[in-house]
Amino acid sequence: MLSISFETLQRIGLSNAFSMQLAELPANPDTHLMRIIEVHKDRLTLHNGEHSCSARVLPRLVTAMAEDDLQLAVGDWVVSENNALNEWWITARLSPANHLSRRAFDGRRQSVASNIDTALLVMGLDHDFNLRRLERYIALVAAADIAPVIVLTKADTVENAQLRIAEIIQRIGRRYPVFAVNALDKASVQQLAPWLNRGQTLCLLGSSGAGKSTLTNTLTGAGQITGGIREDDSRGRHTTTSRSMHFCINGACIIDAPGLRTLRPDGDDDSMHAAFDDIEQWAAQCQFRNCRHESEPGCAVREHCDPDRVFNYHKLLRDMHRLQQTPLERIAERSRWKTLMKSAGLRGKQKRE
Ligand SMILES: Nc1nc2c(ncn2[C@@H]2O[C@H](COP(=O)(O)OP(=O)(O)OP(=O)(O)O)[C@@H](O)[C@H]2O)c(=O)[nH]1
Ligand SMILES: [Zn+2]
Repeated sequence: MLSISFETLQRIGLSNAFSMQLAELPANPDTHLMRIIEVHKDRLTLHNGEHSCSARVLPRLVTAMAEDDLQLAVGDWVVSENNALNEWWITARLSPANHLSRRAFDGRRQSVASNIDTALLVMGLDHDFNLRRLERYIALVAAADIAPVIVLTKADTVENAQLRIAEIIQRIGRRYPVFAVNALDKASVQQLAPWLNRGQTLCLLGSSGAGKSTLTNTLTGAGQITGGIREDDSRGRHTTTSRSMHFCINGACIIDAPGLRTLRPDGDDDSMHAAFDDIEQWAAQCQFRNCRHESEPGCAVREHCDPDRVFNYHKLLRDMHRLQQTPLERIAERSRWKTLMKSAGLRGKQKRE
């Protein structure tokens, strides 16, 4: 077995969930277990609980992972080797306890983060507040089996924070904790303390400008951000451009993901059922077994659920099914639609004539 200091690595999130995999790693003095704390195009930053180093991935591992449509992500535990030139090479990846990914517009999977205990869904109480987007984020984390906590930032700038919390509860129920915070204020963010225990890993998700970096700064001690590249965007604001892990005063590890412009959850029907279990439960009580909750009589979903939530649920399901198609299936569907539209146009033309 690889020699490791569990105590040291526990500080950066190692848990007993990995003991079986660790037992199988061969003992080798040049081999080390580390956690990915930053991902860049051509290199990654690793941490061993005490120090960080820059590393590259062995091409063999890149190829093997690509074959399974996988990519390394911040939060992954990896085995790395230090060679005679003092270069660090990642040779293996431990199977993650969970892995958060999304889909690109063409259906390709994109890694966000691995081994997360809690996802903080960060949303500003300003113009950023958007319930459909929040549901999208919930679907994203449900697909990876990660527990969400909703954090509404900029509570100091509005008077209706409690009303907004009530709006969320009205729409999605009380299944997830919801907090309104001033992300700039240490005392205010201590509401999140139960999720910030030593060795816990959190991932911050939310749109650009929602306050993720501000929250990270406050939780890690102002100005102590260790990684994370920040650049000015076109509006002169600072914006996070790469994913990175930071260490919190309370001992938790925080992954600050850049604002996700396009958010297509990488899920399936099961994860959608988990994210929208209220709709699924009411659906079981609809008069018709195949009720689409549109205009059918005796529809329990329409009677009990927010109509916009039901709309969003159907939209997310459609998006998800489309992203699960292979490129060929997508082309075939598009041409089927084109033919349908063309013949509908023709029929309309014939009628008019
Ligand atoms: N008053 C107040 N301002 C906040 C709060 N949270 C964030 N801000 C401000 O909102 C702006 C954007 O915050 P950031 O933390 O950079 O947002 P971000 O989510 O990290 O954005 P990206 O890095 O682009 O993904 C900054 O000017 C913050 O100071 C808050 O709770 N109260
Ligand atoms: Zn129904």
